[in-house]
Amino acid sequence: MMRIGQGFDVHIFGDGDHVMLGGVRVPHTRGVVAHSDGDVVIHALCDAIFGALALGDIGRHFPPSQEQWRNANSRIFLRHAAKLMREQGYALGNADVTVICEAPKVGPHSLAMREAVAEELGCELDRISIKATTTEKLGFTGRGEGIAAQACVLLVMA
Ligand SMILES: Nc1ccn([C@@H]2O[C@H](COP(=O)(O)O)[C@@H](O)[C@H]2O)c(=O)n1
Ligand SMILES: C[C@@]1(CO)OP(=O)(O)OP(=O)(O)OC[C@H]1O
Repeated sequence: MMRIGQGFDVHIFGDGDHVMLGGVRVPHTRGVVAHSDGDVVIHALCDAIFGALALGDIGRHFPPSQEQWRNANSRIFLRHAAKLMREQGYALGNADVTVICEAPKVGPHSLAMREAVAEELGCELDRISIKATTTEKLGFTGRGEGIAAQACVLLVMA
């Protein structure tokens, strides 16, 4: 049997000099406002995996009300989602992520992000796709107010 899931996450830009994306520190003129490190790629991926397993969402597993997740490295969240996936008898078939922002440019960092995500999910690199688009200067991402990511995953019986 297979399971499909999708996830979406947004964070507002704030003060800072980098954003975390797919577990990678990407230099930028802004940071993001978040309880954790605000990694929209990983948060969207976690929600896709939790969704595929019908296990709720990232806020249920890592409540923003809990101090222990303040400034947390989001790789911890993905590692946990991968553990639950394995415990339910699944492995990652493939994942496809789209980052939505005018800047920073994601392309130069996508390989490093794919490597980090594949490591946490315990799968081959070619099962992970991370790509990006602008919104042609339209909407909140177009105005540079924030950054978004959407993710789809297919889980297969291990
Ligand atoms: N943050 C981004 C946005 C886009 N890219 C790359 O540029 C290509 C063109 O983007 P459009 O929104 O104009 O279609 C896109 O296909 C990506 O390859 C990027 O790296 N980072
Ligand atoms: C990741 C968590 C951790 O408390 O907080 P944030 O970093 O604010 O990120 P969000 O995407 O709003 O998900 C909710 C929380 O689980």
